[in-house]
Amino acid sequence: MTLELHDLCLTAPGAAAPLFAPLSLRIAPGEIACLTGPSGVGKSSLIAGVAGHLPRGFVLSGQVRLNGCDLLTLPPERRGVGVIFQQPLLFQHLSVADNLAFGLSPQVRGRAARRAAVAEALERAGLLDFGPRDPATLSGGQRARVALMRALLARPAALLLDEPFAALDPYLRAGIRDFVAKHLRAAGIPALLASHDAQDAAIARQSLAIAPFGTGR
Ligand SMILES: Nc1ncnc2c1ncn2[C@@H]1O[C@H](COP(=O)(O)OP(=O)(O)OP(=O)(O)O)[C@@H](O)[C@H]1O
Repeated sequence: MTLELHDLCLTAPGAAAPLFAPLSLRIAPGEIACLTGPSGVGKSSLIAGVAGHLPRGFVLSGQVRLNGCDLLTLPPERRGVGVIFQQPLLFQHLSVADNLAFGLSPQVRGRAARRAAVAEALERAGLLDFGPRDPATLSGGQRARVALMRALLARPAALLLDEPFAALDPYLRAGIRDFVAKHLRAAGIPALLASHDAQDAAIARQSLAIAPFGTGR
């Protein structure tokens, strides 16, 4: 599936001008596009808006096409996009395995099949023996890997990543970046990655620097 952003424009509450000039991108299956830009340019709000959780008072215009539909006309639960944030949102009261099972698509039916899918995700994350552990006992990099696997288990049609590496130790970042790129490619889903770190663009097929409106290149 291809994710297409067409003339996306975002205006903050009460502002006369949009945050940045209209943005267009086409992301093929398995590819990552990176949006970089200075703090406050609107990266997080844009990601939230595409996912269907536009912060109150913001206006998002343009089109986001996925599978022939304009996502912006659909309620969040019908958009089929997964989101990964800077701080992996793992449920602290659930084990690592149960966190993964929570993400699992309802298309995977039957207890044995669901258990097998979770075991495979643990293995792919390099966390085979970590299923019974509490998320609080994992390192930052391990948590990031669980968060990605959980998002993929939901079988999203596209994935949005908002500063997914920012909370990680610089030494870990390169490894997790490669891990994310490898698994997104294998899953064949398009991904939009927002980051203020220009190095994140290294894993992207294309990268777009967003400039505040009026200062554009
Ligand atoms: N309620 C609000 N009213 C007016 N402006 C707002 C409101 N909430 C956020 N903004 C502004 O909207 C802009 C976009 O914020 P956003 O968090 O999306 O930027 P960002 O590019 O993700 O920044 P960062 O890299 O620092 O996370 C910012 O300039 C912010 O000040």
